[in-house]
Amino acid sequence: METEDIIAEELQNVEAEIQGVQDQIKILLDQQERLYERQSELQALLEASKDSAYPVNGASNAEENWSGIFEWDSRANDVRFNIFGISTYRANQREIINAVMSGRDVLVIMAAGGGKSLCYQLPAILRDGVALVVSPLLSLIQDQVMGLSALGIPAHMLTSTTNKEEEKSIYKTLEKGEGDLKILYVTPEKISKSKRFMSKLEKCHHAGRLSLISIDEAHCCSQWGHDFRPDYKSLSILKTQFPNVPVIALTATATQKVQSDLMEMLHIPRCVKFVSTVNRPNLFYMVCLFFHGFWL
Ligand SMILES: Nc1ncnc2c1ncn2[C@@H]1O[C@H](COP(=O)(O)OP(=O)(O)OP(=O)(O)O)[C@@H](O)[C@H]1O
Repeated sequence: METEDIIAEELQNVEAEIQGVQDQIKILLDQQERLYERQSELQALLEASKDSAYPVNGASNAEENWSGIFEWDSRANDVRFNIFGISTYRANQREIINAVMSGRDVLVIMAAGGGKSLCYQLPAILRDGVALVVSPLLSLIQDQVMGLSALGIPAHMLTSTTNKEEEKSIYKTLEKGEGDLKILYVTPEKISKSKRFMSKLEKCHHAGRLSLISIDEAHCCSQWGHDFRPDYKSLSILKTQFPNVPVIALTATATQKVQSDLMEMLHIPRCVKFVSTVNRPNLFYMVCLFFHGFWL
């Protein structure tokens, strides 16, 4: 047999093996999602039976109650008030934070300016380790990192503008857990193009220090969305590689089709979905008639 044929044959075998592994991962991910769902049901049941709010018998259909009492409530209130300076939660924020803190994957659809950032930044502070935030725009990332740093929260970014010294220090923190880093912002290109970064992230995860993954502007995953970014496609690797790390995907706009598309792409088929109203009473349209120099 020619050398070329031998290589081609081995390549075929390796590809078949990779496919086999991917199939197994998918089966395990599905199983994990089912277990998380049952875990949340059981936690809710336990809370309910402790409070005697409703009988355990027949409560197997109990809905997930994300506005209930959770063990991190007082720590969350403390961080919200004393670090972010926010006196009360807006609609759905507390529930979203509770779902993320419970280890669930979450999809958030909330109007622009509605307060999506707090939904991942607060759990990022409460959970041990480093939270990874994927965001599409350098300017957005810079604003967020500046804002968080001003609040005294150790946030950094790894982008084309990060200098070598800082990059080295971030990699060291990811790899060895040394240094102060709670929230790390990257562009999707970092995930798709930097093997070095992915290897450091893998080490961070392996040491149990990857606390959560946040995908901002998640509609960019879907080619049915208005702002499709091909590099967002590569984010599918995150759930495959870090299956036990909760993913929170956030967007201001997503049709049903875009939602199911991004859930499939990010491998979060059983995520908890929160949709906040896009009604903003302070914004309105007015149509006026201008006639012979006068507004009517
Ligand atoms: N519960 C709250 N109470 C008061 N202000 C809040 C609350 N939550 C968030 N904010 C403030 O609302 C503003 C908008 O929040 P944020 O930037 O998170 O919105 P967003 O949903 O991410 O918007 P966009 O889609 O435009 O990125 C920020 O100034 C933030 O500090």
